[in-house]
Amino acid sequence: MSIEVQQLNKQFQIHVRQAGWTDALRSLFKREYHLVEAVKDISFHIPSGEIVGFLGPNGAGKTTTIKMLAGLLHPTAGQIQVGGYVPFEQKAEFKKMMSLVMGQKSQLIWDIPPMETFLVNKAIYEIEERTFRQTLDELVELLELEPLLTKPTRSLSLGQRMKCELAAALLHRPKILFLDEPTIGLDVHTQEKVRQFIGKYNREHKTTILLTSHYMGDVTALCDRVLIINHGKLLYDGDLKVLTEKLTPYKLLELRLPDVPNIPWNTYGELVAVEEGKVTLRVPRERIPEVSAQFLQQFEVHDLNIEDPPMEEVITLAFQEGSHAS
Ligand SMILES: Nc1ncnc2c1ncn2[C@@H]1O[C@H](COP(=O)(O)OP(=O)(O)OP(=O)(O)O)[C@@H](O)[C@H]1O
Repeated sequence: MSIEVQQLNKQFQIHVRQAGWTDALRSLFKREYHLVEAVKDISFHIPSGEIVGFLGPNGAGKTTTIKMLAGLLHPTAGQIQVGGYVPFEQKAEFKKMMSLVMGQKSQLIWDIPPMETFLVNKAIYEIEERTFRQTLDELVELLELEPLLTKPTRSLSLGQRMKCELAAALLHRPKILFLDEPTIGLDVHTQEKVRQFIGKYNREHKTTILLTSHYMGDVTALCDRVLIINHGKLLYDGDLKVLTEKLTPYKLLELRLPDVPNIPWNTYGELVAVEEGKVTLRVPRERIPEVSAQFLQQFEVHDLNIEDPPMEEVITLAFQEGSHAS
């Protein structure tokens, strides 16, 4: 089941409130509006089974786009087809084949245990008893939910709740999944678990997934392809590795030596830091083999590490307006 988006736009009209009371009174009669262009002319295609990262700074338009894809918001202009359906028509079949998980919103019912919400979803999505039991067993095992099922939702930790949210969203076996910040606020260990679960679920069920996350670890672990949006416009649609190479044409080379010699390090690359027993250099990608060979020949090297720059750096560069990312 694929996702097709063409020249999608969303504008919000916001009533401008006046500060002074005379202005406020006047605005009762003559309302003034301010137009927010949250999404501007974006187009992309996600084929069946692909998992794509959707990145952008705060207020870039990610949630607005996802809400339109899930049928919660009506686009101002443009076309969307999700699994062959037009989302805002809200057909029952459409709702049965997709799911939306928002890290900051809960679909679990607060005062009752997750199991009860799962049963509510079973009724809403008309899931057959046998299929329900099978899917539930699988999700309980994958997400280690057994001890959580009968506790009241409000007593669960954020991470435990998030795992139950994922289960609730997947019980009807959606073919398309929208995940908006599914790991937000989780500790590193739970983040990693949720991330692994999403990857496994995608591989095993060939679910098409669009994922937003502020954690670059989620994106690098799960997505080969990313969409980058800023100020409502799509800046980049493509391979994450290609983007990294384009925006950061260097790698970080870390050298561990018993004694750091006092030599002009800048002839090998841009010196980032010299610490006790350690030198870090930014070296142009094409010079990496030659520079590493020279170090290994000339010095008593204890360890030599070559890494791509941190993903945060790549993404910050990509977000910058006028970036050459597209
Ligand atoms: N219901 C609304 N009414 C008015 N403006 C809105 C509404 N929803 C979103 N916006 C505006 O649209 C723009 C895009 O917001 P959106 O929530 O889509 O960004 P985002 O990329 O998801 O950001 P974040 O990473 O902070 O969640 C912002 O300027 C926001 O203030």
